[in-house]
Amino acid sequence: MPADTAVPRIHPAVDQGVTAQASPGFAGGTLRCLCSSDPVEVRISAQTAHNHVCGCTKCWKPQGVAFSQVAVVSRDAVEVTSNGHKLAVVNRDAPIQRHACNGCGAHMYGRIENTEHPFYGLDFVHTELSDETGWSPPEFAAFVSSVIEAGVNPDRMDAIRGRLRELGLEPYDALSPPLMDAIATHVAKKSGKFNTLDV
Ligand SMILES: N[C@@H](CCC(=O)N[C@@H](CS)C(=O)NCC(=O)O)C(=O)O
Ligand SMILES: [Zn+2]
Ligand SMILES: [Zn+2]
Repeated sequence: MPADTAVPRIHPAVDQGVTAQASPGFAGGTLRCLCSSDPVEVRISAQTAHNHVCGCTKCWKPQGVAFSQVAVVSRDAVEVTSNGHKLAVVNRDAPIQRHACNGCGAHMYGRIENTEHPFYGLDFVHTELSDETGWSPPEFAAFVSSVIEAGVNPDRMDAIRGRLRELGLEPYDALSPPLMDAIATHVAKKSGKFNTLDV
């Protein structure tokens, strides 16, 4: 258990500062799972968007940290290129179907199959599984309160939110406002209430 004053570990990709920068014209790379032999490989043929750290218990994360790093990319840009036979869906009932390697446990991509879902068409990927540099860097922190569900002492939350702010990753307990607005817009359009209330 870290001392209350210890700097919280967020994720290896950001713990030394968010130094990664998106390369102009970056057109993707290959994600490789952690197996030392016969790794699963997934080719991503586009830049990612909305990269963030996520504190929820569902997203795949390295050992010993409470946040994952996860971004989205068009599902058309995601192709399993090696050892796809090792992939299995973690939970078929979840909105995001996370295809995980049955050797090392890494989640290679998360796919939304429900065509009614606000984020249908986007896959969720962990670009730290790629050797390439130039991916979009994380921009905010999502589902921060959820780290308590994973076992973090609630007394650490001030330090965790403070550290996230120091790193430039504004903490939210759901998604960021633009993404929450996109979800609500989708819902309002479906219900017919979109832009009917002047305030
Ligand atoms: N408090 C919950 C939150 C889970 C959650 O809602 N995760 C978000 C962010 S990844 C989500 O969209 N989940 C959909 C899914 O897991 O399929 C937990 O930590 O398990
Ligand atoms: Zn693996
Ligand atoms: Zn998550």
